[in-house]
Amino acid sequence: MPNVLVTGGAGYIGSHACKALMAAGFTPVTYDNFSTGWRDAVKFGPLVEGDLTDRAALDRAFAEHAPVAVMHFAALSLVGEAMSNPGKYWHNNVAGSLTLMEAAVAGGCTNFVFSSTCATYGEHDNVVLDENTPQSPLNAYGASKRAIEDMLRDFEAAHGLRHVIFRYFNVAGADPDAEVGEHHRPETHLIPVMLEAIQGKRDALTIHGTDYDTPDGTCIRDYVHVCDLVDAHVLGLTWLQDGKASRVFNLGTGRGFSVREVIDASRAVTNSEVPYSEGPRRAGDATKLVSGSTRAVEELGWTPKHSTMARMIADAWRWQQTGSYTR
Ligand SMILES: NC(=O)c1ccc[n+]([C@@H]2O[C@H](COP(=O)([O-])OP(=O)(O)OC[C@H]3O[C@@H](n4cnc5c(N)ncnc54)[C@H](O)[C@@H]3O)[C@@H](O)[C@H]2O)c1
Ligand SMILES: O=c1ccn([C@@H]2O[C@H](COP(=O)(O)OP(=O)(O)O[C@H]3O[C@H](CO)[C@@H](O)[C@H](O)[C@H]3O)[C@@H](O)[C@H]2O)c(=O)[nH]1
Repeated sequence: MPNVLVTGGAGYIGSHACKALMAAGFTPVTYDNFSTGWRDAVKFGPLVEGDLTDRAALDRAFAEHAPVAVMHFAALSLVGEAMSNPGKYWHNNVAGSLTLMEAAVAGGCTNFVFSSTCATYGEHDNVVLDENTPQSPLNAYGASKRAIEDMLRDFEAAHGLRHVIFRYFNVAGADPDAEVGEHHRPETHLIPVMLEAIQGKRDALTIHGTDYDTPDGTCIRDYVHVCDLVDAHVLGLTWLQDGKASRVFNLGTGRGFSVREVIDASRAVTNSEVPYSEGPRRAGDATKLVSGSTRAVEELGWTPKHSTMARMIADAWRWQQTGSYTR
């Protein structure tokens, strides 16, 4: 089976991608430094332990595994940390991705699938966010991702590094078999934080801001199931292998949910009260981020099958109750 180098394969989304790649007939080779990932999450193919900034380790990985493509998930992605320590983000995400791209080109691997984010768009009042929306990120995390997108375009022009860029909206849910799931430490994402609060594993959820210009005052996001998201990556890989042109795709459903709506849905799915309090706004949060594009559906043939809010919460809830990583 052809190898795919999966950076960040020990993390939340990367581990689900490894499972999807295996199912699609590829061998996922995880490349990870375990800064936020988990050894227990590497289940579907070989592991190379290494850092994105370690060019020698990357060269060895390309030489040994001869991947047909790179799927690049490895990054730091905490908005709050990016605001207080931007250098860490420019170093890990941008310098690390640059080293990875240089190693890929040197290793003759010129198919590259990249995890970008709708956080690159920033704040656009009442604007539908499609792939042509100007990118004006609000924080160093989004800025680091935009910079990597720019580097990819330069590397294609100069070195033929063909790429698919996926700008994710909010990724949620877990593998329905609960073989892998979301396990961030610290956890900051709304749905797992809420489920942990229901389980009594943490204090009540704090709603970060109730004075936004939205119908119920809380932020609106577009949630997409992690299994649908990684299915799109497999389609993106096929797209590149078919020789199609480099392309950017939003990955979202086009339906926005406020924080209060997510709380209501969790109450219904878990049949439990959600302990919560109302707090101030969190720095760096945009009011509303909803995908306005159907490009991935129309061009890639992507069909999200699991991305209803009830399904995402149910799968996350199953994982919270039955799965976890310890190392
Ligand atoms: N979770 C979301 O909602 C979301 C939304 C938009 C974009 N993204 C992007 O998706 C990707 C995956 O996110 P996730 O939620 O799975 O994160 P995660 O923290 O669970 O996984 C990231 C993985 O990358 C590894 N890593 C980080 N820096 C590394 C380095 N220098 N060298 C080697 N490995 C390194 C970590 O150890 C971890 O296993 C990231 O690029 C993130 O920016 C995530
Ligand atoms: O304890 C919490 C956690 C979150 N929220 C709110 O819930 C919404 C969703 O927050 P979160 O789950 O932290 O996701 P985002 O901040 O929207 O960021 C995620 O989604 C982005 C794309 O939108 C990605 O780029 C990031 O990597 C990913 O962390 C936001 O309005 C938050 O203010 C709360 O009110 N309380």
